[in-house]
This record gives sequence, structure tokens and C-alpha cells, in this order.
Amino acid sequence: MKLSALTGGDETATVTGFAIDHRKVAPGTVFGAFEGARVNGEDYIDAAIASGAIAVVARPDARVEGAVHIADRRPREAFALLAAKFFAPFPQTNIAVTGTNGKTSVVEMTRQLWRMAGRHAASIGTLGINIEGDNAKTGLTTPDVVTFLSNVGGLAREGVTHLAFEASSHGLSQYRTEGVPVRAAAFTNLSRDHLDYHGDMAAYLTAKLRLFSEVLAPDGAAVVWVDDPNADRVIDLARARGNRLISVGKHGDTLRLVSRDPTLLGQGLVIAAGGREYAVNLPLIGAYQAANALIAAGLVIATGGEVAPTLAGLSRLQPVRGRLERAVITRSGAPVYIDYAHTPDALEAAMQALKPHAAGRLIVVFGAGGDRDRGKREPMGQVAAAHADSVIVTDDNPRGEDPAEIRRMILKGAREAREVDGRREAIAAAIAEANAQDIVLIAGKGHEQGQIVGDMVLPFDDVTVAREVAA
Ligand SMILES: CC(=O)N[C@H]1[C@@H](OP(=O)(O)OP(=O)(O)OC[C@H]2O[C@@H](n3ccc(=O)[nH]c3=O)[C@H](O)[C@@H]2O)O[C@H](CO)[C@@H](O)[C@@H]1O[C@H](C)C(=O)N[C@@H](C)C(=O)N[C@H](CCC(=O)O)C(=O)O
Ligand SMILES: Nc1ncnc2c1ncn2[C@@H]1O[C@H](COP(=O)(O)OP(=O)(O)OP(=O)(O)O)[C@@H](O)[C@H]1O
Ligand SMILES: N[C@H](CCC[C@H](N)C(=O)O)C(=O)O
Ligand SMILES: [Mg+2]
Repeated sequence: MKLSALTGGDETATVTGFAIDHRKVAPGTVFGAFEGARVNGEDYIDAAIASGAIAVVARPDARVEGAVHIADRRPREAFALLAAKFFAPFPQTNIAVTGTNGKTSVVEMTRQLWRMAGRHAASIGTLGINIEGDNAKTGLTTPDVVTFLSNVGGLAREGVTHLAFEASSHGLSQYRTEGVPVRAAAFTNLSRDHLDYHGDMAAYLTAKLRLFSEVLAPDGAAVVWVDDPNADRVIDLARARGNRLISVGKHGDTLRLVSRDPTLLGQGLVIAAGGREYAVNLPLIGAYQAANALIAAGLVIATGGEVAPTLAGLSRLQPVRGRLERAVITRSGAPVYIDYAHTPDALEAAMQALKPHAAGRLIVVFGAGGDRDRGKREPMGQVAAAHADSVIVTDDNPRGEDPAEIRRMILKGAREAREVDGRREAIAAAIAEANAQDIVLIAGKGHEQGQIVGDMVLPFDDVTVAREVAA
């Protein structure tokens, strides 16, 4: 592709690729120079040009010598839109999900429902880039803009026609997915997370709302879990833009959850849609999984799925890795569940999901990530103390923080909790304590295959450790 095709200018140079890290620049690359959280990418412009960059997307007053300066006040957005032209075409039907919790669950469920309908579907999110039977990790929920756009173009070349991706608040703030046309966007919920990055809840919500105010196609559909207190902000945006509104929830108009009755290994749902009522046996436990399943159904219906077969498909959904995944039954007969809950709201949802299934006590083991929002730690302790019968506080991914200090902040909210230094030891303590009528919940890391301590990632999988300890 000629550079002139991207800039509308008369440059004859040929574009060979895009990069936002100078260390990945090769001859013919377009380099994006962005002010970041740690460093300013503009400091690497000369190095990028020395490595062969032929154009630099940067703020108007950045210094660019020896390459075309594509100046824009919002360089991240401008870079993404140019890169999207280069990596296109993309799948015909793309949907995005945002919200504090539920994104991965909804995206994976949407992919499963599309596959049941015979679509060639893929997903991109916390679990990586997933197509039938194949998975590639990216390390982020919403990958960096070059990884994202190049992979979405690659999926289209492989014949994928339907893509579901997670639009994290960081990803939306940094324009990581700009340029991919979004046919439907879903809002799950908003509660406390990532305030270390956004500063306050208003900024956090504003970041997420951009999915509906700017990213969603003007003739696209907004799928909203209306039972969340912040849903009205999304509904108002959708109505103001004239987007189609698919409202879902106990107070939903399009898909209304009429009733939900826990069964041994799942739950019986009655869903009202189009003047009819549908009975569905969802093979997943917990109110939160019912919510995610209905949001996924709303997305499939928003992109052309028929109501009846889509709702029928819910009874065939497979569990999403690390989301209320049953790892093992202890020798005393207690089931051990792994969940990804790492915010106060999520921890409450996971415990509420399990409580009805525990004839005896609910024992919870969790910690909190280092170099992440510190303000959520005490509330997580409070929520655990309020809903579990026995609480063990341990480590999650300490990263660059002192694990004992993270545990101390959590314990401020859970005075009665036990503190166990070391995640494996804490899991062992919970399993040793559990009797036949009890349930053990290990929360915070879900599907994760490593524990981040300092700059190291130590092999650690909650499911594997629970099975080893219970053996
Ligand atoms: C805080 C944050 O979101 N940081 C992300 C962001 O980095 P940044 O823009 O702040 O970059 P920086 O490190 O300050 O560097 C500035 C610029 O200089 C460039 N650079 C830097 C160094 C160098 O030698 N040469 C060079 O060119 C960088 O490529 C960058 O463009 O952009 C990078 C490229 O896209 C991301 O890799 C990086 O994710 C970091 C690793 C991260 O941990 N992000 C987490 C917090 C995150 O994004 N989580 C969300 C939320 C998950 C959820 O929903 O809960 C996610 O989507 O995963
Ligand atoms: N609809 C929901 N309402 C409340 N809690 C939920 C909901 N869905 C999931 N959760 C909780 O949040 C945890 C994470 O779920 P999931 O991975 O689907 O969310 P996510 O938004 O992708 O999270 P992340 O932002 O960390 O990627 C689950 O393990 C569960 O504890
Ligand atoms: N166990 C992880 C969960 C959050 C990971 C991801 N959502 C992010 O914020 O990077 C942690 O707290 O470290
Ligand atoms: Mg996720």
C-alpha cells in the first residue's frame, strides 16, 4: 500500500507495517508516537526513523525530521484509523462488550452461540484470540492497537465472519480497537475497578461510554443489561444517537428474565421475548451467568439471530474457563470452585452464586493484584466477611508490591479472616478445613496460568493446585 493512499498526499513510499514501539520498527513502517503512562513515545521518534520509519503519527507540535509527520491532536485515534485501512478487510459482523465484569463470559458465550448457528466465529479478550479449537494469548484483555488490528485482519483472511471482542476501559481510552466497524455493543455492569488508571468512577464510566457514543456504528444496536444502576446512561446515549436498543434483564423489554431457579448443576430460566415465554435450562450456576447468557443472546439476536433457536442454544453453553469452574471434589466431599472475581462486586456475585448450593459453610480464598486499584482491597475484605462463613486472605499477583501489605489492606475489611502467606498454602488450608456439606471458592485468578511476583511470572494455575492439594 502506498503511503499516499493513507494520507491523501503525494508520497510514493510503500507502507510495510505499523508499530507503536520503536523496537518493532522496520523499513517502511508507520510509527505511532504516543504519550504513555510510563514514558513519552515521542522520545523514540528519531530512533524509529533511524530504523526505517517512513511516517510518524504524532501530536502537531512533536518534532519529526526525516519522515512524513502525520500530525493529529488525537494521535492514538488517527494512528488506529490509518492502521485499520492497512489491515482491512475485517469480518462482516463484529460485536464489542464493555463493563466491569462479564466481558469475557459474554464474549465467549456469544462465540459459542454463533458457532451453534453455523457461523465461522472468533473472540478476542482476556482468554486471548479464540477460534474453534485454537487459542493465542496476547497478555491483555484488549490487545495493543497493532496486535488487535493485524489479528482481526488475519481472522477475516481465515474466513471468520463473526468476531466478539472485549472493549476494556483501558482499550477504549487508548483507541486500541478503533477502525473495526462494530455492529452491536453490550454493556454488562459498572462497579469499582481500575481507579488507579482512571482516577475516579466518573472517568471510568466515561471511558466505557465511548463504546456507545463513538465506536458503535450509527445504525448499530446497543445491548444493555438494564438492571445495572448505570444502564440508563447507556440507554440515553443509544436513544440520542438513534441506535436500536436491545434491553435485557429482569426489567428488559427485548429479553425479560421472568424467573430463575437453581438446579443441581445449573439453573432453570424463564425468558419473555416477543410476547412469548421460553423455558431454558442453563447448564451454568449463578445469577451472574444467567445475566451474561442473556446479554450474549441479545448480541446474537441484534446481529440477525432468530429468538427461539438463540435462546435454545443457551442450554448448550459450555462453561467459560475460570468462571465458577469446578476444579475438584475434596476427599471429604466438598466441591472446590475457581472463579475470576477480583473486584468487590464480582466477589459478591461469585459467593451469591455458590451460597444456595452449600448445605454447610462457604469457605473463600482470595487476594488482590499488586500495581492495581488499591481502593478495592478493603471492600473486597468486607464483602467476603459478609457473605462467606470462613475467609482466608492470601496472595494474588503481587507484581511490584509487598504481598504482606496487600493482605493487610484486605484484612482491614475482614477482621475475622485468616491470613495465609502463599497462595498454595492458603488453598491447602481451605481444602483441609472443608467438610462434606461445605463449598470452597478460590477467587481472583481464574484461568490464569501464572502468578506475577515482581518481574517474574511463576507457573501457577488455581485448578491444578487445587487438584494437587486435594489428591
Ligand atoms: C497502563 C496501560 O494501559 N498501559 C498500556 C499502554 O502503555 P502506554 O501507552 O502507557 O505506554 P508506555 O509504556 O508509557 O510507553 C509510551 C509509548 O512509548 C512506546 N515506547 C516505549 C518504550 C520504548 O523503548 N520504545 C517505545 O516506542 C510504547 O510502545 C508506547 O506506545 O499501551 C501499551 C500498548 O498498547 C500496553 O501494553 C500497556 O499495557 C500495560 C502493559 C498494562 O498492564 N495494561 C493493563 C493495565 C491493561 O491494559 N489492562 C486492561 C484492562 C483489563 C480489564 O478489563 O480488567 C486490558 O485491556 O488488558
Ligand atoms: N454479569 C456479572 N455481574 C457481576 N459479576 C460478574 C458478572 N459476570 C462475571 N462476574 C464476576 O466477574 C468475574 C470475571 O468475569 P469475566 O472474566 O467474564 O469479566 P471481565 O469483565 O472479562 O473481567 P476483566 O475485566 O478482568 O477481563 C467472574 O469470575 C465473576 O466473579
Ligand atoms: N488476578 C488479576 C486479575 C486482574 C487482571 C486484569 N483484569 C488486569 O487488571 O490487568 C490481578 O488482579 O492481578
Ligand atoms: Mg475479561
